[in-house]
Amino acid sequence: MEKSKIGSPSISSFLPPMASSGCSKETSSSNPSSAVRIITRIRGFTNREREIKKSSSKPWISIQKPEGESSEAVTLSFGGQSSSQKESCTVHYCYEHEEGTDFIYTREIKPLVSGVFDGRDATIVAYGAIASGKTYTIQGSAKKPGLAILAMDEIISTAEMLGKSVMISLYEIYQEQVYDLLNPARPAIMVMEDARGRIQLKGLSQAPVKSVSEFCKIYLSASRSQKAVLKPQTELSRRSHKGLIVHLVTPNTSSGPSHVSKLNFIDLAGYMDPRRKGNDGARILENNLLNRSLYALQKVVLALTSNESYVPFRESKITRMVQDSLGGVNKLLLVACLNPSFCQDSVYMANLAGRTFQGLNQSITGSMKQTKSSNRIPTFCSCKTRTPLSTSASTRKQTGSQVHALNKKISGTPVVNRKKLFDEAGSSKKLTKTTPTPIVVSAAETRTNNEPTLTVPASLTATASPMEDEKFSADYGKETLHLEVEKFSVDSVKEETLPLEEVSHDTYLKSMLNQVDLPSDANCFSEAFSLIKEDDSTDTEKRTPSIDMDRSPPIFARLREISNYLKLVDSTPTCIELSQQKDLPCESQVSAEPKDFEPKTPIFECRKENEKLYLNTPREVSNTSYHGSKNSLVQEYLRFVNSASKEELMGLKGIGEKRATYILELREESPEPFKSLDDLKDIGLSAKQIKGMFAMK
Ligand SMILES: Nc1ncnc2c1ncn2[C@@H]1O[C@H](COP(=O)(O)OP(=O)(O)OP(=O)(O)O)[C@@H](O)[C@H]1O
Repeated sequence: MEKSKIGSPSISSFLPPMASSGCSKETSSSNPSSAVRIITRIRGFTNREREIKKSSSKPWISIQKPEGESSEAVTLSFGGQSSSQKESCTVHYCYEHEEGTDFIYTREIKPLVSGVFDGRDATIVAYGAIASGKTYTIQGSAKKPGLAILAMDEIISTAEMLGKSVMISLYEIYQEQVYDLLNPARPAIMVMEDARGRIQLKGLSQAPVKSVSEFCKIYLSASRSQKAVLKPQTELSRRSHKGLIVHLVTPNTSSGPSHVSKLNFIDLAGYMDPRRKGNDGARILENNLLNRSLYALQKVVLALTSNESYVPFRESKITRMVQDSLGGVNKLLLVACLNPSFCQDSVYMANLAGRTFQGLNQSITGSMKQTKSSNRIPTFCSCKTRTPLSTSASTRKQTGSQVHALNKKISGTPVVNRKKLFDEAGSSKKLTKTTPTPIVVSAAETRTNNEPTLTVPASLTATASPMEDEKFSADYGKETLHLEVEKFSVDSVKEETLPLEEVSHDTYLKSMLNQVDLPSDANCFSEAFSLIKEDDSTDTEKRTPSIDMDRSPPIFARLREISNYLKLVDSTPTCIELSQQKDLPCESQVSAEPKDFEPKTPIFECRKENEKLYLNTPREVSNTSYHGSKNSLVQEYLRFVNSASKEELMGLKGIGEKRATYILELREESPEPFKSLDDLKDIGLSAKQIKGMFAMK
């Protein structure tokens, strides 16, 4: 075994582009033949880190690469600050800091780009601890373009030769809401499923791009403008997921209809252990929402690879967004980014990558069936010394039910069509995916700026200092980009408008129960839920017995989750100040064990415009939260009724098949037919029935 150590600051990570491509690993293990590939990337040191690490340079990751050209797995071992603890994980490949993005591009992304031209979608997801190099990998730096820019260069030039066009969409997911970065003024976009089961992103703009420099301008300015999308009063921190969708459009020809292939780049928000000292309820909640996307992705991958009939795409917005691009002949590349110096969060991330890799292999060898419960659900506690996420008794119970849900074979019509990741028959054939509706390609902006080979625009490289290299989006042509953004918003970006046939809903709070330790005492909301849960004796419509509560959590589960969330919010201060720690060595961010946490009597604070309202007594808190919670419940209920599938609607109290069908018909006329509880009368529910749903003591 070839063995190398990471952690020494003496090795420069800023080699010239392609400098590393001459190394012997160029051709080894670059065989992304399977549908899912899991790699890690250990980033180089920043200038600041190099200075800090001058004296202490103890390596913390050992990499064992099997010798030979055909190596298909690499083992990473982690030694913490105390060398007594050793952990390891295995992934398809590990890129070290001297291996540049262009090298990764050649080995990993190029084949995916070819696949996109053959009609196969591909998705590249970068994840990892905070400041582990995710953005650097996907977007790049002033001197070194990231994977997305390198891919776009190839796609644009090839598309031009083949007479295809390229459109892009950029989005951000903040607290499970999707925002259009090409048009930040827009309200949150809706992720829907049409009658044919395809995902429609209602309200997400698409901009045509004809050259890589044009793409860079849009891409980088949109990255900068993402902050503007977020509303300051609701912004707990600036952590969010960012996504780029490249649509490769083949126009109608005599030989076939038009079709679109997609290449997705996703830069997930940095992982942070929710139990880190100093985290309050709001931060924990935010963390759970962010981290859950990662775990949802893992669950989706494992469900697909083991050919489960239910794939939990709805468990997070990000998996829902790329649902169409996963499974079948499509490809997925998971890039776990790791910090070069010790970082416990990076260890968790590497372990997650290792578990996913293990799960994939078990699926392939057929042994997955025997080990379903242990592998399908991510267990967040592979580290011997610490568990990254706490698990209470109730959590374990929930997890158990999820395992049950996943293992369960669904009777009746499945909501999600079964997709196979390892579709051997289809893997080599060219796809003829037809577009359901023509995509609006703007004719307003026709640029003639063709650049056959990629060079990051001169303005990016000429003035870049070493420090600027570390984050180029911050300094890149501010005024020019501002104008570009406006121009694109107005002229070049057009919205894809598609008929809404069936609106789906997300279940983004579902895993909260699994990830947060909650007080065990019941509160008034639980009673409200039990009321809703009860069978409605006045409901004359017949129930469909085949509703699977675990599989497609109906309103009961969602309301219970909200209740638990409210419990959490009630029990922790909501007025918080968060500081962003960037470029600090990760170990300095990692703090003590949970045992260091000292429970204190909470002071409840609610923001009321500019003043702070202090609520000190339990009664004050309870009264305030009661009204807010009831409102939230109602809003959540209405949102559910406005977006749930027929099957899910039939799981609601008072709604049988006829009413569910009627609701779907109403939604065809108006996307949001239910704006208040009174509107439920339109479907024949009496005032008493409606009141009964939300009665609280
Ligand atoms: N391979 C690399 N070589 C050298 N420097 C790098 C590399 N990857 C990242 N960096 C530097 O490390 C810092 C953090 O990188 P980056 O912003 O990409 O991290 P991130 O994981 O996207 O952070 P966040 O969690 O905040 O989204 C930046 O200053 C970046 O320039």
